[in-house]
Amino acid sequence: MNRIGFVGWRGMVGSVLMERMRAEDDFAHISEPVFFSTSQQGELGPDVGGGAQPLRDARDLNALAEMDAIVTCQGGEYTSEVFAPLRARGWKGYWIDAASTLRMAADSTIVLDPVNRDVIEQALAAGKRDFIGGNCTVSLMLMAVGDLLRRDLVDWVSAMTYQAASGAGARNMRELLLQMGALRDAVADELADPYSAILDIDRKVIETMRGADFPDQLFTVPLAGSLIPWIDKALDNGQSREEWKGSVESNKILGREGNPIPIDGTCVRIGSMRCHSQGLTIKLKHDLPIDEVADMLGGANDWVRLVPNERERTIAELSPTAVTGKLDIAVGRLRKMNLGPEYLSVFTVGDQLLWGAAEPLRRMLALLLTR
Ligand SMILES: NC(=O)C1=CN([C@@H]2O[C@H](COP(=O)(O)OP(=O)(O)OC[C@H]3O[C@@H](n4cnc5c(N)ncnc54)[C@H](OP(=O)(O)O)[C@@H]3O)[C@@H](O)[C@H]2O)C=CC1
Ligand SMILES: N[C@@H](CC(=O)OP(=O)(O)O)C(=O)O
Repeated sequence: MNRIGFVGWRGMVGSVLMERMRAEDDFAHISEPVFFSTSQQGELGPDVGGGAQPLRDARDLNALAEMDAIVTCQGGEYTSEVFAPLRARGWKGYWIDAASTLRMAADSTIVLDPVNRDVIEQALAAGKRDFIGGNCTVSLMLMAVGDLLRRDLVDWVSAMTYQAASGAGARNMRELLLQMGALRDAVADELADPYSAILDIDRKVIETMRGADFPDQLFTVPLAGSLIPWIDKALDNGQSREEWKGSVESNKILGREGNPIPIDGTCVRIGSMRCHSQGLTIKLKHDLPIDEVADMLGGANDWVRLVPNERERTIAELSPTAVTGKLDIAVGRLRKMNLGPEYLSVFTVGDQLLWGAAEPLRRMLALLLTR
């Protein structure tokens, strides 16, 4: 493994990947990193240690075919355009991809090594070469509670999600902030007056949100001061595609496609910037002491941070504000529900650009580089 091609490295997910690779000194293991672009070929790429080189054309199949591995965060359209023709001409390198396009393909493996290192190793031993990052919500849920599923302790999971603007892309994060600003600006005078009536403020805010000038070109509806209970396309069975991914991707990651654990819920966009949160109801196969469950969750991997089910610790530590920019997977609100001793309630928060997108790819590449 000498030549590693990077596509999509300057986008939002790609930038987080680059930051993480620099922080972990991953480029020290790559003798020839090659940077590609779909729009800036010929311009100087980033300097990751050996001096900046001109960017190569990300659609040039001859250039791509020289790579031992290609890591792409460019998006699904790019994958659809380039992957099949590249394989068709006999390219045998490793393809590591953030996009959803190839996730459910028979030959691909969804990578989340703290949860499915065994599945990844089996795939490598079988000569598989397509390693795809999972959906952000799925990866974050499995980092939090995947160990219970791996141990076959779970009958089913219901996941109610609270997903950040970043999942919709960088421009949507900006639109969320524009919306917040527009709401504040609409009532700036009233806010400056401590005696103004809250119902007048509320009326003006909702008029602004419903007004034709409200900046919602991307989300198409207000997100600031509101929420959007639909993410991705509609399926015929009433699920959104994001909700469908929760089940099929989780079971593929766990290597349980033949014996899937039912997972379903409602995926909701909320006005946080880049952390996805999830309220999980977990039906265990049998009653387990809550301390035992806590020990399993806390010991599942190096990133879970178990937050005691106490008010002050919870509001300080179990939030997008606390978790953003960190590799921590905060897990808390752990308790047995009144529904019965087999029913667990859990709340989890994770950065959807780190464990939700870039980190599983970075670790897959590192695994290949150090084999
Ligand atoms: N956003 C998310 O939460 C997640 C995204 N993904 C996957 O990753 C893919 C990429 O997502 P994301 O990183 O959000 O996409 P971005 O829109 O941030 O970046 C994608 C590409 O856009 C091009 N681009 C054009 N203008 C700019 C600019 N001003 N700054 C940076 N890049 C620019 C770059 O390609 P070029 O250099 O070739 O012009 C870049 O690689 C998604 O399509 C999805 O498949 C996966 C998991 C989560
Ligand atoms: N759909 C996710 C983000 C994402 O890119 O998902 P996927 O990689 O499955 O397309 C969200 O909106 O939060």
